[in-house]
Amino acid sequence: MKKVLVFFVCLLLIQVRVMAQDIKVQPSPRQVNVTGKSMTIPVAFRLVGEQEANPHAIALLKQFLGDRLGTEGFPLYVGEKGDRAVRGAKRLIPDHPEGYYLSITDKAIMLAGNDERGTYYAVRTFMQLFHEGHLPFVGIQDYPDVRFRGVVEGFYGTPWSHEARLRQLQFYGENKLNTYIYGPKDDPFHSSPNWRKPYPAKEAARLAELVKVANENEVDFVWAIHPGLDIRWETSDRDSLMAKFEHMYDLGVRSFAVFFDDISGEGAKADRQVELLNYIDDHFVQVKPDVTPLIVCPTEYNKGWARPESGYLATIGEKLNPSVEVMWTGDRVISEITREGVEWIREQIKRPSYIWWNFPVSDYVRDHLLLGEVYGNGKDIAGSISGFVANPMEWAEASKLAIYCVADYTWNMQSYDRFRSWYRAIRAIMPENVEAFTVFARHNSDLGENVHRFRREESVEIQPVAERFMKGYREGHYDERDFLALQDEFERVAEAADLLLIDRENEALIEEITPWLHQFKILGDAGQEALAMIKAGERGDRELFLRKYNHVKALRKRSYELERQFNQNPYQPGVKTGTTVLQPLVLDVFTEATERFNRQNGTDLPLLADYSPCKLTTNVPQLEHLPLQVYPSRVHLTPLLEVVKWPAGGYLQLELDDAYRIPGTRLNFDVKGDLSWGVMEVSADGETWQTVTLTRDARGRLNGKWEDTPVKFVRFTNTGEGEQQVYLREFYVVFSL
Ligand SMILES: OCC1=N[C@H]2[C@@H](O1)O[C@H](CO)[C@@H](O)[C@@H]2O
Repeated sequence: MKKVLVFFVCLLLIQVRVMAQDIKVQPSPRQVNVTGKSMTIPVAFRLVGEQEANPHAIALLKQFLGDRLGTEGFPLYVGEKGDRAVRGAKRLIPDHPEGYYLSITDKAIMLAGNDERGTYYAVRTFMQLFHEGHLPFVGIQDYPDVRFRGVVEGFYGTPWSHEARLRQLQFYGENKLNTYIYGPKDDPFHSSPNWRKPYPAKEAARLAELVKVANENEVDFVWAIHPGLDIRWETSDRDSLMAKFEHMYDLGVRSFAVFFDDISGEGAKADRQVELLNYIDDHFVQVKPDVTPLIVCPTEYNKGWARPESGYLATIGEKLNPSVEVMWTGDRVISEITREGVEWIREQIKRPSYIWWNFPVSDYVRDHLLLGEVYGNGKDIAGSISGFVANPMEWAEASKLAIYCVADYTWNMQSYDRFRSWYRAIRAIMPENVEAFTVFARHNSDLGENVHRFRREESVEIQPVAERFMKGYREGHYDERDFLALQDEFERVAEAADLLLIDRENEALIEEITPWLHQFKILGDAGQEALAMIKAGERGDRELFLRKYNHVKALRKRSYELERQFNQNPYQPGVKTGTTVLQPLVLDVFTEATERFNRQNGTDLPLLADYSPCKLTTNVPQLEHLPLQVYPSRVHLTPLLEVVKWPAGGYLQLELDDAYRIPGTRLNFDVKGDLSWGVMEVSADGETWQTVTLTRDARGRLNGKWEDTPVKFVRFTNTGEGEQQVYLREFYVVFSL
């Protein structure tokens, strides 16, 4: 009797009202039926189904509803298909893995999963429907397009911290991502030399905690091993790998991967890899009761590297157990995933591919942040892939922008909208500073020139204004409205930087991006001051012009020093921001305004030249677009993370802008054996060359030495018979200016 009374009292308290139904759920649900009505949130909910439902779903509900959840109040039914509590919804639950049915009416609430994870996702959606004290009357049938969705921590560089990983797992639970693959290249226990060893106690305890938190968020924690650099195809190494997997199993890991990427030599042999993988599948994965399908990242992991004559992919396709998932990065190392591409690889490996998407990873453009939209991947690829995991930046919090969008895209491709998703991601990550973070992210999304030639849009809205203004300015008649729009944008840039630098809502994110925020502030100030040079020049106000001129030069010097102070690494040191539109615009305005001033006043104020004293020429395909890092007296070649295939006759040449005394150059190919297949030469004129003797120093790097004559050209050539596979870890020329 008491229950009935309480129930009717709750019903009386509920005001049913018609409200504009703007159901905002992330990721976007498949089928939403709204009635336009809603009710005030009941003061109490009577939970039905606790005993049988997914305990993680129940725990989440309890955590969210707190003491409003109890044994009396508005009925809230929770459970999986077959559970008593949701018996009535059986036909409405989508028959798909992780699918769910959710309904809210003035009678009851139903959260019904097709499986345990579906129930958990129904709760996650339910939590997002609470809006301004109301719950909408709605029926939702939902399920994901892609089976395995999430992130592969597979980048080169500083692995994520333990705290960052815990935050990531929470974020994946909130966004219905069900996979986190642990594979940081620079973890010595994941890769060589310690992949054979168990983790020390402290690291083991941390991994166990990650597995626990992953389970609570319904995320598969996949532990990957990267043995290929030094694996020996003998029983001893096979047993070492099995023992390591058992060690990880004891820590709670139930999902496993083997990465054979970025290796050469013995470890790259397909039939050996397949033999090992099938052994693991037969004697570990298939015999354990609760281990998910094994995942492999193949050595030929993109179409650009696939060599039909090697038979590598054919071996994988024909001999690898069909239950093993095979990863794929697309047509190239860094590429958009297309329908044609996934259908091609599906033919080769005789199964859907498990996409390893190399975005927003930035380990080959480490001075850039990639905060732009997720776009370019087909919306029609779900049928040919089994998984889609994004490889992120070493900046965990900053990577969440793209990860949020990948969650939306992989859950419901057809409804994915890159702009809507990106704006929602910004709102989800920086709710207190949406405008400022939008301005910042808008101008930190392109990679700049890079070895993979992968580019992203940046500063899209202001780009046409900047182009039109510069054209007009050069021709002597720019539109004042364009001038004002650019001035306004640079002001917003400066404001955004300061607002974000004092932001306290997401301190972990601000800590990661602070160097870029300082650079962004300088950019905003420099842009405003460069534009002020134009006005001062037009008014013939020499004194003011010189003040602005000197201020811009000072800002660029500060920018240069900031580059040398933060984010130092052997690959792309420094801090780049707005490199595609805003920075070039500042340089163009400054140069044009100064040239005019010099002409009008007979002065020769120096222009800022981003000169490069060095040119790279090569016929080695993978080296063709390698950017150079230029310092006052050194020129660095951006090292490559991947194996370089160096054909016979292949050469790499650096041409300096003048002949310099070069005390010595250092050339480091991380190869087994000697370099007798190649020759290093220098020349003052590009005609007569002298061979350089290469000697290995204590750290195994090769140093070139020759008699002390001026040098303008340095080159290395494969004079051997066949292709060589090398790691180009370091190549730089030291010269005294
Ligand atoms: O297996 C796929 C793959 N392995 C490498 C490669 O892609 O390039 C990524 C971007 O540089 C790098 O982060 C990753 O470790």
